[in-house]
Amino acid sequence: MIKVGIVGGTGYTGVELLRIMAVHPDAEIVTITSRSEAGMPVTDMYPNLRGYCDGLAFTDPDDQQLAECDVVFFATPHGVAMRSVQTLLNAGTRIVDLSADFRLRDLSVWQQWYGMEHEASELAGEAIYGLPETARSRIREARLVANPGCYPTAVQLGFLPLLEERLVDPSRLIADAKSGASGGGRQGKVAMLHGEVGESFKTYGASGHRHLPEIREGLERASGGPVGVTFVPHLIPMVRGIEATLYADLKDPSQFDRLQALYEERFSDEPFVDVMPFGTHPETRSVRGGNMCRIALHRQENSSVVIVSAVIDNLVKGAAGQAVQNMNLMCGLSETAGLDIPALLP
Ligand SMILES: NC(=O)C1=CN([C@@H]2O[C@H](COP(=O)(O)OP(=O)(O)OC[C@H]3O[C@@H](n4cnc5c(N)ncnc54)[C@H](OP(=O)(O)O)[C@@H]3O)[C@@H](O)[C@H]2O)C=CC1
Ligand SMILES: CC(=O)N[C@@H](CCC(=O)OP(=O)(O)O)C(=O)O
Repeated sequence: MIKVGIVGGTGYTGVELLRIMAVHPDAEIVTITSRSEAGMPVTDMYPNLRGYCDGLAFTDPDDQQLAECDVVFFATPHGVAMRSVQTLLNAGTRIVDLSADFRLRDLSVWQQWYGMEHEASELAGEAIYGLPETARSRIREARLVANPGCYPTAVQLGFLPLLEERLVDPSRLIADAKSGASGGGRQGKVAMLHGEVGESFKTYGASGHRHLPEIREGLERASGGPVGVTFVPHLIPMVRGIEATLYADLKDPSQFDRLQALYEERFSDEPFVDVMPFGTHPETRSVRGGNMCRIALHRQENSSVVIVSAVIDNLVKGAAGQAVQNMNLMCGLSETAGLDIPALLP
């Protein structure tokens, strides 16, 4: 069994890691941290895990204890993982960081968007950006994986075939994305209260969100050149889920007819990408609790604009599920281990 540690076990992605690990056949949690709840049995906080995590209690984060794990997940705010990774790597522990500490290649861009000095800049070049659909073989060899952000996962998967095949104008991509409130984490923030989110709908970060540089870097890797992308996130009154509506202009509109086959072929071997029939409307509830990204293509009349709709569960394919997918690859396990669960519907 792979020995797993989770730093930040009381957060939304932390408990999602617990839920997935509870049914993982080849890995077990040996350490789970919380500074505020140290000493509390996990099942006192999460009764849904009674019978799965009995005997496991939160502890204060301790790098020496974490270094006894084979794999450590950081489900912590930005700026935490970077202080511990070197110690853990020295001990031979592999790391999947759910925060953004190692997602960007250009650290001056990272420092600009995250507003702090990077404290492990020497490791930024080693970290592999953990989108398995684009980097599977490198993830298998990695010691340190930067798990992608939730919006960047949906946006990159939706645009990928169009950019890889150079079929669209890369300078005018648009990503109009909506997220449920769990994307904001579990710590109390007024903007995420039910009274603020319920029965309302708004853009935020429209003049610049920190996922913009991450999305741009990922799309540039796919296209092999510069891209111009407009990304506007929205907060919608639900708990889980992201829907990204993507727009791109085909260089040659006569290519439209081959797009559905192109998408089906590109993702045919991907266990967690489902290309739905042309013209259908993927729903966030069709991926709720599961690690799947569902994608569908649309066209209005004879327009040259390709419309792509991509849905994920922000806490699963957008965070904890993708993190476990990465761990499975890093440890030579079946990529789908622990993740082969259908979504909750309705
Ligand atoms: N929510 C989402 O949909 C997604 C989140 N992410 C990223 O994953 C990470 C976790 O997010 P989420 O679960 O939502 O966050 P939460 O705010 O819900 O949880 C954060 C966790 O980190 C712990 N923590 C906070 N500060 C520290 C610290 N300095 N040292 C150690 N532990 C700390 C907290 O516990 P305690 O304070 O008790 O120690 C808590 O368990 C973030 O970086 C987030 O950006 C990525 C994709 C999607
Ligand atoms: C609805 C909501 O607030 N979503 C979060 C993004 C989700 C997330 O946590 O992504 P990172 O790991 O990159 O921080 C936000 O916009 O900040």
